[in-house]
Amino acid sequence: MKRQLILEDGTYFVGRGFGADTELKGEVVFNTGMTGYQEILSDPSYCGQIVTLTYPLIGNYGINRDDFESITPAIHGLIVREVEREPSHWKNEESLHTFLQARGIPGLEGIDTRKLTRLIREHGTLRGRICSMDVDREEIVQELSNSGWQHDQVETVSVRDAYHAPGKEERIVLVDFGMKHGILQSLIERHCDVVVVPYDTSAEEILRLRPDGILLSNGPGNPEDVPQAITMIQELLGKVPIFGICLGHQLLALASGATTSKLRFGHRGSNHPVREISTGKIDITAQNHGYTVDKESLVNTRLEMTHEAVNDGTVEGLKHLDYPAFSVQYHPEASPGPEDASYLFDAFLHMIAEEKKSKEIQAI
Ligand SMILES: NC(=O)CC[C@H](N)C(=O)O
Repeated sequence: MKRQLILEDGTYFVGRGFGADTELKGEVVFNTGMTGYQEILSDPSYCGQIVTLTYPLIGNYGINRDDFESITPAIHGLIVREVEREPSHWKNEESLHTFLQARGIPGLEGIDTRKLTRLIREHGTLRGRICSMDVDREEIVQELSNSGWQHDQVETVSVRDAYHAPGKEERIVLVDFGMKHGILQSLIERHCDVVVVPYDTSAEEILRLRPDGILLSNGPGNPEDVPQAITMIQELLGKVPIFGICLGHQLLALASGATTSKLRFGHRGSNHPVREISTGKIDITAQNHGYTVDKESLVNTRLEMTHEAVNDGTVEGLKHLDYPAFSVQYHPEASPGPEDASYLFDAFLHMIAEEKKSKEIQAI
């Protein structure tokens, strides 16, 4: 069945529908990963976005039981060049088509995804709507250009009540701004005792959980949309070691006096090179972000830039000069993507151990 993508600048792409026969609008972004579509479509950081995958054939290995980054996907649509409806893989449970259909997410295939990606690169991300053929295009363009950006994504995807994933080692409070399960998994693999809490939990409530460390998760939208989290982080800085990932990194920066802004088309893919400034070492990283910490704003803070993006020089990692706290804009949990940066979870646990040691020495 024919279906189309209409963009706020009036451009439209006609292709074939798959997934749910429904209409949704969202910010149209692209991801350059060649595999990992299941993790991408279930990554809560894509809440409200329509994702174009630049790799031309998607769906070959189907959808399996294990690779979800959240149980309920929050994306508003998936656009591919060609979708495979008869997947083949030993873990395959169902096709991408039937999965999206059951989850109410529209798909669009058979369009020139290279053209769409170039358009986004030139213009910046655009609002768009996946819809049927019998709509008034003019009306949709009007509606899209009059609509602002969404501001409630974190609230939509964050957990409602705290829960406990027991472990024998350090107590980590994981603040869920739209957490990818890969982060929780990375802590569980290291035997951490994890309490996952909602995004608007106060510093006082977090301290009551007696954390050894606090992990600020990834999440959707503009970091400025969650001011209560900025206050919470300010109250925790210096009291408990903090590690921020992606949105968590941006929030740590805001809480420390830096500023953030929206990139033209963001970084989304599984092969983004990042340079560690102190050593010159390059990690190939998984990324998904539309906002960035402003490099120039760091001069007014006690933050040091530890990592930078090789492609465009933007800030990819920060360290606090006074308190045990660091953060990265990329995804050490990978899922999907290379695992070059997984050592950062160990660095977090090492920071916690050092902090405990120095507190013991102070107590003597
Ligand atoms: N993956 C993330 O945490 C993304 C952070 C933020 N929503 C951004 O787009 O920049």
